[in-house]
Amino acid sequence: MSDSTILTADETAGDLAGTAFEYAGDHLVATFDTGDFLGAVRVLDTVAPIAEEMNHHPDVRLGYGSITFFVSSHDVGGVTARDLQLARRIQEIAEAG
Ligand SMILES: C[C@H](O)[C@H](O)[C@H]1CNC2=NC(N)=NC(=O)C2=N1
Repeated sequence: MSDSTILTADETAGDLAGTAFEYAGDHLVATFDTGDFLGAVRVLDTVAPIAEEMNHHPDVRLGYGSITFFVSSHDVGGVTARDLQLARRIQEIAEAG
């Protein structure tokens, strides 16, 4: 399976099990409670260098007490293995608090 192969909901279910991420067609989405706005910014501040390192970036919505990540492979317009890899890293960071 290449990094540009678009994956179905069934093909991602195992990787997403136990995470906050849900399959939403052409992207993965997850919202994490962060207590307040600065907590959300801190999560993003930790995710950002990982995304840079992977050269694979989420779209993000920052809120007062939450952060939502939208993860998809923009170059192919869907969910690929790259997105599962990034989602796993985001989950680890968000869980670490
Ligand atoms: C030129 C650069 O490598 C590409 O634009 C990268 C940057 N980050 C990316 N992030 C995501 N989510 N999808 C992409 O296709 C992508 N492409």
